[in-house]
Amino acid sequence: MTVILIGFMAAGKSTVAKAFDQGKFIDLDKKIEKEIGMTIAQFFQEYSEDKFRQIEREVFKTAVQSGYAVIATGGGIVKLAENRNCLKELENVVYLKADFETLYGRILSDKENSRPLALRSKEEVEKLFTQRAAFYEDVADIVIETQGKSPEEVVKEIQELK
Ligand SMILES: Nc1ncnc2c1ncn2[C@@H]1O[C@H](COP(=O)(O)OP(=O)(O)OP(=O)(O)O)[C@@H](O)[C@H]1O
Ligand SMILES: O=C(O)C1=C[C@@H](O)[C@@H](O)[C@H](O)C1
Ligand SMILES: [Mg+2]
Repeated sequence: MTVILIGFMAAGKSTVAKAFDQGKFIDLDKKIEKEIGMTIAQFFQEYSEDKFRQIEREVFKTAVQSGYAVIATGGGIVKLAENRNCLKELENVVYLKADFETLYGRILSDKENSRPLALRSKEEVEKLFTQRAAFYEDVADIVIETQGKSPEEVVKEIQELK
């Protein structure tokens, strides 16, 4: 079975996927950065978000067919209707949920990942969060509240689902 992690920026998708010790995982953002040879932030600047979404779509499609134990998606995977339809058809789509203040705090203190869409004002990021939250809820099979839980606790909870 493949577990697909979805959720807003800094929900912990990459962290949780890495900590999973049952089979191989793929982090779509990392895979894309390898393919494009630059960071996602640089790609947004040099090309466009739309071009990024086309690549993300293809990388996601391939990953779904490749038998990974865990797929960590990017926060914007639900932006394209094609991806939302694909997620709805899949099983074990896990929404890692947290409130906006928690996520925004994590975004600000995360110095390792560049998130071009988080460079906007806090109000704009919150607007994006509100729009996206409805999509995550809609396509998820399972919702895990991550607030107040360590990534290890979240991993344990996912493993107990099996
Ligand atoms: N359960 C948690 N509790 C506290 N901090 C966390 C938790 N999960 C992740 N973090 C921290 O939040 C930051 C973002 O985590 P991560 O990169 O895994 O998010 P993401 O969901 O993959 O985001 P993106 O959509 O941008 O790829 C990291 O600094 C990570 O250490
Ligand atoms: O929420 C988003 O739209 C994004 C989240 C990140 O995971 C990256 O995929 C990129 O920065 C876009
Ligand atoms: Mg990530």
